Amino acid sequence: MRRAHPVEVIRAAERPLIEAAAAAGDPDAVMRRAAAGVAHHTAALLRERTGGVYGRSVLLLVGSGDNGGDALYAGAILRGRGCRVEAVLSSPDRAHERGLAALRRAGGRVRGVESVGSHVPVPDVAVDGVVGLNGRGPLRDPAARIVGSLAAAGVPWVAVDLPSGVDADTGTVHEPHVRATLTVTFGLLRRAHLLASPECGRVELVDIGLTEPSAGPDAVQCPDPAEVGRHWPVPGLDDDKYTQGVVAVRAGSERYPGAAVLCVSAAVAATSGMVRYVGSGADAVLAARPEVVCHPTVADAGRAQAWIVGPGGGTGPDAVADIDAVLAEGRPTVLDADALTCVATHPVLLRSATAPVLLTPHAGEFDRLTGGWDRGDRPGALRRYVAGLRDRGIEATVLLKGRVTLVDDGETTFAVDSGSSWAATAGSGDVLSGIVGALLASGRAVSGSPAWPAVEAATVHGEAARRAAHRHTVGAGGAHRGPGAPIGASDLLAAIPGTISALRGRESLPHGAFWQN
Ligand SMILES: NC(=O)C1=CN([C@@H]2O[C@H](COP(=O)(O)OP(=O)(O)OC[C@H]3O[C@@H](n4cnc5c(N)ncnc54)[C@H](OP(=O)(O)O)[C@@H]3O)[C@@H](O)[C@H]2O)[C@@H](O)CC1
Ligand SMILES: Nc1ncnc2c1ncn2[C@@H]1O[C@H](COP(=O)(O)OP(=O)(O)O)[C@@H](O)[C@H]1O
Repeated sequence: MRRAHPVEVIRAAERPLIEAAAAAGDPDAVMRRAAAGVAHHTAALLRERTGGVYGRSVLLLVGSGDNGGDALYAGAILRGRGCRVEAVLSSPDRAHERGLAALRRAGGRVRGVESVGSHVPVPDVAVDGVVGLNGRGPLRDPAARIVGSLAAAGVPWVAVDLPSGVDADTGTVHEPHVRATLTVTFGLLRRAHLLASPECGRVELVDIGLTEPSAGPDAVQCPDPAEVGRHWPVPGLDDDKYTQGVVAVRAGSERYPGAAVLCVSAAVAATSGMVRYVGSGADAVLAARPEVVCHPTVADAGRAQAWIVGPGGGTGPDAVADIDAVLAEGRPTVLDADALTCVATHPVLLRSATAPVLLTPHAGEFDRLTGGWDRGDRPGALRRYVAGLRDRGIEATVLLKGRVTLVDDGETTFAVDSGSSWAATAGSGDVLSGIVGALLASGRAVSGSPAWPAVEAATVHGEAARRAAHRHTVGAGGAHRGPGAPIGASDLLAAIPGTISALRGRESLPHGAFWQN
């Protein structure tokens, strides 16, 4: 499990180290440790991209604070390894003095940003030391102009601590900002490393001697895919179809029979056990998955350990009555798609729930549930909504979909980056609800919270999409090669078994966001 902390926790953990260094008469000792990590990983990136370090060119974009200090000290080390290093200072009179002196001593060039003009020299690698923990809002000009120009020229960016323009706590991505190929951070992951992971690229965590505090309520957590694989339910010696968990699905309509097929098929693929179906799409469901047991009504469905209600299921009086009936069964329930619209119009429905409920909105459905939310602060908006439900006595967990899917049960925020955006395709949400419902039926809810199965399902879902998009480009040793190709939700569905198998095994997945150390 990776844990990422809020800025105040990071500052508190760093304080004793900084104070000890200052007391020993070496106030930059911690900064130099951080800078050594930046230099090490920048050199590794140079080797990856250009085949060497000596003679390569590095541009440092340096702001007015300690983030710029890290970059300057790192530049001095890279100069010592034979790189041509040029620092561009966004505020020449406020740049970190001792860092600047170190770079000059090592033979690095220094100039003010105003002197760069419209012709920005194109280096092999650029280092973003504009702002880190203390950054607020978007990158400002003229630094923003240089970032834009080098990004357009395809120069890879190494972000020191955090990409500038990305908020450390909320993960808000302001425009303009740095989109990093590599982010080198220190001691503890910052929340933005998980909340805005696509902007961070590969994240390298450098040991600067900090002790990790226990995860507070504002920590963001993310499981390793191998951990998800390790806990995936498999049939035991004494299991039968019932003991592994039966999931019942109320989905589909005359208008949307496909939603039922996708959801039910995903539930079948995700676990063994048994899937029941209630709805008007029984013929299509049976044609796709003859092992599914169909029932005419919710009341007629036999026992189930969990329910999924909503994909393509309609929003009329029948649908509302069925949600009420399912919640009254007292089983863990996933409310997705149309069921969320019903809940938005009839919030009282959630009061019928006596067992854990998981709501799985996309951004538009979350709009309906909340009446409008602050899209710049996804984790904050999610936490406030869950807390508001709790204030009304409703203990629901919410999964907010997106490239980075967030899950919040009121105690913990989880973030799962799909690792690619191939999952953004119609019907893919129906597949997700099928997977998570099957996991809930298998008893994967920990202490009654559906958060963990939701996180596991999102992990498999994102990885299945990525594998599906690369299915024609598998190279030697199973590694994915090539750029991938568009997929539909059925392709994602078909990739679920292979994904579970890969996560359970030792196969290594070349997945940027997953390979953080
Ligand atoms: N603490 C530690 O122990 C260690 C810390 N370390 C390092 O220190 C970093 C934190 O350094 P820091 O506190 O000096 O702040 P930092 O992020 O450099 O900001 C500086 C100033 O920038 C400005 N600014 C704000 N927003 C802006 C924007 N959008 N665009 C342009 N400018 C903007 C704003 O000043 P303003 O211009 O608003 O007056 C702000 O005060 C941390 O991320 C890590 O890298 C490591 O060495 C390890 C040990
Ligand atoms: N940019 C993106 N990158 C990766 N995954 C995405 C992205 N946008 C959406 N997704 C995922 O795709 C799925 C879409 O769900 P949803 O919008 O409910 O689809 P549908 O209603 O068509 O089934 C969700 O699991 C979501 O997390």
